[in-house]
This record gives sequence, structure tokens and C-alpha cells, in this order.
Amino acid sequence: MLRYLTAGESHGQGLVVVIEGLPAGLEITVEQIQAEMGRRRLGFGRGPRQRFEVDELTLIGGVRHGRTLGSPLAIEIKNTEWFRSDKWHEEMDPAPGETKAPLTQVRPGHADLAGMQKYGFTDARDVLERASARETAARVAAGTVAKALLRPLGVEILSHVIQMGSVRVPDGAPRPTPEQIDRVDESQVRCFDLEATDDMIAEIKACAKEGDSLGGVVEVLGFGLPVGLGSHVHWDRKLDGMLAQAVMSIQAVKGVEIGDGFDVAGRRGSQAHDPISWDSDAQKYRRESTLAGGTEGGMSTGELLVVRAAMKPLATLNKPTLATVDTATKEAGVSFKERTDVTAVPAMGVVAETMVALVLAGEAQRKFGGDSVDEFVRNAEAFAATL
Ligand SMILES: Cc1cc2nc3c(=O)[nH]c(=O)nc-3n(C[C@H](O)[C@H](O)[C@H](O)COP(=O)(O)O)c2cc1C
Ligand SMILES: C=C(O[C@@H]1CC(C(=O)O)=C[C@@H](OP(=O)(O)O)[C@H]1O)C(=O)O
Repeated sequence: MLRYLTAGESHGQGLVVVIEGLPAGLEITVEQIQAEMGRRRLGFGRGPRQRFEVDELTLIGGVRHGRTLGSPLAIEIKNTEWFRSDKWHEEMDPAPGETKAPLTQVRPGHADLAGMQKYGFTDARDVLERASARETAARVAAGTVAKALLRPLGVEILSHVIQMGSVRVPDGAPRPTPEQIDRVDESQVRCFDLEATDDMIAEIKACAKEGDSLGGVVEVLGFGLPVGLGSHVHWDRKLDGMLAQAVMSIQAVKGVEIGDGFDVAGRRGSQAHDPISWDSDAQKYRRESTLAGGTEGGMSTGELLVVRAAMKPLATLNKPTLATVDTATKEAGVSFKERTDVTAVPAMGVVAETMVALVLAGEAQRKFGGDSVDEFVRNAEAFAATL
């Protein structure tokens, strides 16, 4: 089992993630994690913070000579904005006796009001600092390690944007392969379809001009999965259920689909399932389509894993238009303006890859065990040989 926990606030000193349950002997470097974190910062439509937040990280424990020791891995990510000026020191850590003006104009669609009510706060900052998706930087650091653990099993995970606002990649358009990940990454919106990419960029520009925000849909693809991750025997061991929970936990994700989930609901059974055949050359079973998205009965089938995540348009708007209430006075007003992303759909895709990788790595560890990477891989290969 793989467990991980993040800590830290958006404008505090930094974030920390501790990952427990990794086998020994996994190669992990700062550069490797930094590269993944850099992917998360990219994407047309991101706000000014991404240009100067550097994701400076340190491996605090669990690694020696660039390899895991089997002990908990601890990673620290400094918020470089904290070290650039005193602004956030004053906001996050005011001198004794000094009180900052509380934020009381709560944003519809953000965590402000529900969090204040739940925890008894009178300042929305006490909520938004942790609700903020800055926290996903720490998840991506953990996800890099999960991807590294899956790689020796032949598993590769990537994501691409299939919808930005109302612009959608045409149905049936080819999907990227692991070899084409660079092309997806280099696209300003992480989209594989060139025409749709141009339309998406135009949509973001138009939206930014109006001070509005955009949501969209990403598709995460898992290549080379072993058969049998997850299980049909318990509700909380089903792989599709675990993936949905993990991806839904990402800030602003409001819908998760496995394979063609929603489309399939409107078809007849004869058109809704992936026919099975026997490939005598490869000596393995094949599904001829990916409607089920690579899981049956809560278990991976070994086919392409397809998980889609729908993100709502961001709640903070550059032009305040949403009606709200000041929690101190109960007076009606409009949602306050802060610097914000116009869209974070491409970044969310990298976080969604991370969440999928963490679920798969955890389930692979549960199935194949092993205290060292070599043992883990040996066990996986021995299982595959029985199929
Ligand atoms: C990568 C990423 C960046 C985000 N950036 C912003 C942002 O700049 N402004 C904003 O209002 N929401 C942003 N969000 C979404 C909020 O964090 C989220 O809506 C909020 O925490 C409330 O959670 P919920 O939408 O899941 O209910 C971002 C989400 C992600 C995944
Ligand atoms: C800092 C990140 O995302 C932030 C997520 C976020 C939110 O409300 O979720 C709001 C913005 O923060 P700020 O108000 O400081 O500009 C984003 O920049 C990040 O992804 O690293």
C-alpha cells in the first residue's frame, strides 16, 4: 500500500509531502520531480503567479545516492513568493497583537463560505489558503514517484485536453501515444489536435478579455497496465471507484468518466461493450474497443485505461460579476477580485495524471508487494507469466 499526505498553505513558506510504502531501490532525483512540476505550471490561461513561483524542492528523507531506502520519502517544496517579499509574511504570520483586515466577501464556487461556516472562521483566508490548488504541486511531486514505480512494469501515463470551454476535440480524433507526449506538452493547451488547439487559444483569449474564466475536460490515458489491479470483491477496492474518488478530489473537478461512461449509457447493450478476442500471436486476450476505459468489475483489464475529468470554470473572476454577501455585514455585493488563472484545465491534466498514477502504483504495490523494486518487478512478471 502507498500512503501520502500533503501539508502547507498556498501563501505560506511552502508545502511538504510524505510518501510511505515505497520499495527500496527506486531511482528518484530532484530534477525528475522538478520536470513534472514544471509541466504542471505550464498552459495558456494561467495567472501571473506561475511566472515567478519556482517550485524549489528538497528531498528531506527516504533517499540516499538517488535511490529510495524503503523508509518514508519526504519532499519539501518552498513557495518562492514567500522569500521574495514580506507581503505574505504579514498576511500569514502577522506580528503579535496585529490583525490583518479579514476577507469577508466570499466567492461563490470557491471553498470560502462553506469552510468559514464549518470551522467557525471570520476570515475567508483561513479557508482559501488550504483550499487553493497550490497544494497540487505537492501531489505532483508524489505522483512523479508513483510514475517512476510504474515505469519498470511498462506503464506510462499521459493526459491531453479534449475540451476547453465550448471547444471540443472532434469525436474519433486520434489519441496521443506515449512517444508523442512532447508534442502534447509543447502545445500551449496540452491538446493533441492542432485545429482544436488554435480554437482553444482563441477561446481563452476572448474569455480573458472579458475578465471571465473557463473550464474544460481532460483525458488521462494509462498505457501498458497489468491485468488485475483493483478487485471486484469490495466496494472500496474497485479500481474505477478509486480512480473516480482520486480524480474528483482535485480542486474544481466536478465530473469523472471512465471510458465512454456517459455516452454508453444511451446505447443498447449490443453496442456498449468491448468484444473480447484471442490474439494467438501475442498469446493474450484483446478487447477490440475501449468503451469500458480499461476496467471491468473494478479490475484493470490490461487494455488502455481512459479516465476523463471535467473541470468547472474557476470561481475567481478578473471582472467581479457574481453576486455574493459580505459575511461581516450581510450586505449584498459582488465577488472580490484577486489575481487568478483564466483557466487551469491544462495544469489540471497533469494533476489528474498524478492522481491516476498514485492509485495505480498503490494497487500495483498491493498486488505485487516486494520490499525492493527488483522484487516488485519480479513478482509482477511472474504473475503476467501465469495469464
Ligand atoms: C491547477 C489548478 C489551478 C486553479 N487555479 C484557480 C484560480 O486561479 N482561481 C480560482 O478561483 N480557482 C482555481 N482553482 C480551483 C479552486 O482551487 C477550487 O475551485 C476551490 O478550491 C474549491 O473547490 P471545488 O471547486 O472543488 O469545490 C484551481 C484548480 C486547479 C486544479
Ligand atoms: C499557486 C497555484 O495555483 C493557484 C490556485 C488558486 C486557487 O484558488 O486554487 C489561485 C491562484 O493563486 P493566487 O491567488 O496566489 O494567484 C493560483 O495561482 C499553483 O497551482 O501553484
